[in-house]
Amino acid sequence: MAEKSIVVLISGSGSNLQAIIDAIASGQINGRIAAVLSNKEGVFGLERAQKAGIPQIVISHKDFDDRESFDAAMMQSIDAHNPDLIVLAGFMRILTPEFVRHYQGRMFNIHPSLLPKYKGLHTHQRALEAGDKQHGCTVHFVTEELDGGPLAIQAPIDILATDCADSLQQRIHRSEHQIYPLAVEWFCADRLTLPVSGTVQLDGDNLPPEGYQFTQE
Ligand SMILES: Nc1nc2c(c(=O)[nH]1)N[C@@H](CN(C=O)c1ccc(C(=O)N[C@@H](CCC(=O)O)C(=O)O)cc1)CN2
Ligand SMILES: NCC(=O)N[C@@H]1O[C@H](COP(=O)([O-])[O-])[C@@H](O)[C@H]1O
Repeated sequence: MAEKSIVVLISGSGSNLQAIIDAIASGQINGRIAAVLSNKEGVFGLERAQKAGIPQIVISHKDFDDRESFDAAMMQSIDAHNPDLIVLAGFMRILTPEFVRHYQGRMFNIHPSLLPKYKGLHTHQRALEAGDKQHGCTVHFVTEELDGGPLAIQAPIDILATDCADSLQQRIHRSEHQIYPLAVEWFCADRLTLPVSGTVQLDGDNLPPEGYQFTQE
């Protein structure tokens, strides 16, 4: 099977980008990161890309009058690489309907909660304040509805009595670095798909609404 072309969008540290870089290098993922695009200059994720020999693109949303023109500029840069898959890895801008439609069915996001709980930002604090016993992370297909797209993979973790937002974020990151490469691996192997029915399929079988439940070994 031909390797798939991937463009990764970031806004910060890029630890999920690094997990995917490492999974490609190990042979887990049959793909190639054609470019990393950041909406922010000087973020560590860009250093990670440079170290891995991956072309870097910086397009700042602050240079555009509106979301539509920012997204159009990103689409032009992204499509120059003719990607099979778009991976949002800590990309912190809400995308316009046109952008989402253009990549529908071939764009993932990693979100630091057990969706549909806690869409949006500050998820760890919200889970703690709610007194939840479990938290986690989710890989989902991106749709126009913010963090509302069909779920692909979830990894639940128990919230410990000693947890704070930072300790939760660290443990969630470890789970993210397992499920994101797994989702990309399955997509690049044509195993994880989003048919027009809107129900995520793994190996042709419908996944439940909560997606594939990943359990730590
Ligand atoms: N149309 C969609 N766009 C995006 C999705 C999506 O599912 N549909 N996922 C997000 C990722 N995300 C959470 O996982 C997220 C990112 C950013 C925001 C947000 O409120 N951004 C603000 C700016 C915040 C900042 O700059 O720090 C904004 O865009 O005004 C919420 C959720 C990516 N986009
Ligand atoms: N709502 C989007 C969101 O909060 N995404 C979160 O940003 C972090 C990026 O870390 P990274 O830059 O080290 O991959 C990740 O924890 C991801 O779940």
